[in-house]
Amino acid sequence: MKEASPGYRPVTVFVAGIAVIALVALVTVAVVQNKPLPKSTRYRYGIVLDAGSSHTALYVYKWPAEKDNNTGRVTQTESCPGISSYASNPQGAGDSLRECMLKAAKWVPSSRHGETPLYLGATAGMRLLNVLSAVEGALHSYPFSFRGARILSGPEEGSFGWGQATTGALDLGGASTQISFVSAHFNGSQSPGNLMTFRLYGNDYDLYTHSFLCYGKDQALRQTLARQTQSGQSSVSDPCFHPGYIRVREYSDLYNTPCLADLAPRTPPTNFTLLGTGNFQGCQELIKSIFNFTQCRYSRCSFNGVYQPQLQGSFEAFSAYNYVLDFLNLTDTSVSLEDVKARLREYCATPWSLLQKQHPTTKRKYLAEYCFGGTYILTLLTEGFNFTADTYKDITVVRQIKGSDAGWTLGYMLNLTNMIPAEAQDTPPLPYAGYVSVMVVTAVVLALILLFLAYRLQRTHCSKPHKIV
Ligand SMILES: O=P(O)(O)OP(=O)(O)OP(=O)(O)OC[C@H]1O[C@@H](n2cnc3c(O)ncnc32)[C@H](O)[C@@H]1O
Ligand SMILES: [Ca+2]
Repeated sequence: MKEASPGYRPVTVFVAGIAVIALVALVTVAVVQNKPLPKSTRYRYGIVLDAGSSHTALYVYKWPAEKDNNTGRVTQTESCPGISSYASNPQGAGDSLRECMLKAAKWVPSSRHGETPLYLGATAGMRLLNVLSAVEGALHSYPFSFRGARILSGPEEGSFGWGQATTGALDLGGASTQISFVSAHFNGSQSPGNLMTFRLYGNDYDLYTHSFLCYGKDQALRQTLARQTQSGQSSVSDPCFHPGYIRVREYSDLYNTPCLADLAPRTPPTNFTLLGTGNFQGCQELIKSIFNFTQCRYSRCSFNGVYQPQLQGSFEAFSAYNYVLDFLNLTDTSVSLEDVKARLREYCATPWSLLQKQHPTTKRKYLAEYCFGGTYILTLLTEGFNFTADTYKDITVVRQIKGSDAGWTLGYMLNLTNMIPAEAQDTPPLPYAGYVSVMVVTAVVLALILLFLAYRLQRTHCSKPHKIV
């Protein structure tokens, strides 16, 4: 049998001792350290109020406290009263948000209230200025960290709605519409007002963005009605409404918007009667008349003399693109431009009485306007933004982007809280489960070494030749 070398035993004992200490230290660290935070402090929250021209919505975002990056996920949304309708009663606008804000206070744990940022962003800048200051006063009275109410600029509205580097964004609101995309043919030199530069995850992006005020769905509809009532007509046959649709409208109500300033007839009657004729082609012609395609001082334009580089990449379309195309069953990616036209031709011609029977629960105002909405979307995309039958395939209609409701609110909050990472992220820290697994494996290996050493020690001890006296 092999003799143990003379220095072997002390070395073995030393290694075994170190292994025992390491094992104890490992187990202690694994048990005591790196525990997930207690539930109440595990997440951070942020609240954004989106005060649009047709609605106000509240978004509560939530993200892991350890990771202040762009992982914010919308957790709750609430439709609040539209503050833009409070132009003549600004005080009422602040009060109207009370119920919404109390809900937010319930959703965010009270221990987090004080540090939760609260922002209000208003879009389209219409009739809102006096309302905003009253709302600011009211929002200060809640326990959150209120960071101000302000009107977003057009480029902000467009670019914060843009979420993925390779995908453009199309937003159709009530008052305005935005188009944003990264284009290799655009560096801002032609039209600096359309350029937003971003540094994201270590990459620089030159984003083309434009917001067309008065070309949201509601204001575009008003523009078409203005085209038909400029001589103070008392009745209008409108191809964008269904056959059999009749509605009496007030002139003062229609022209009460900055978008139609100076267009109102001098001495109109009080009302006009809107009679639907349900003609898709006529509707499209009428809609085309609100765009100006004649002047362009750049190499290429969308409409109204606005520069637009060549379209590039895929697009995500949300807001009214989603509401309208979803109702018309046109959101499937297999739907072609020809399918859209065929569907609108048939849908716009459907008698109003039949349509109401087919959709008894749909809000009447919405139901009456899907023919206009669909035709407007088609015209805006093809005639306005220059999508073709081929590039139309690049548009996906979405409600959500990366798990959050599509829109500008998340980008706005992340930007204002400096949470948009400019540089590439480091490798993420080990999650708790992974950390424990590594600890366990290391401890088992150490224990095996220890056992092996003990065994060797024993063997060495037993095999030592006994002195024969
Ligand atoms: O951005 P701005 O222009 O200020 O407008 P907004 O933010 O208030 O506009 P929305 O995206 O909320 O809505 C866009 C349009 O879609 C309409 N809309 C909202 N919900 C709808 C639904 O379920 N069906 C049909 N239309 C809808 C709404 O009336 C507007 O005309
Ligand atoms: Ca909007």
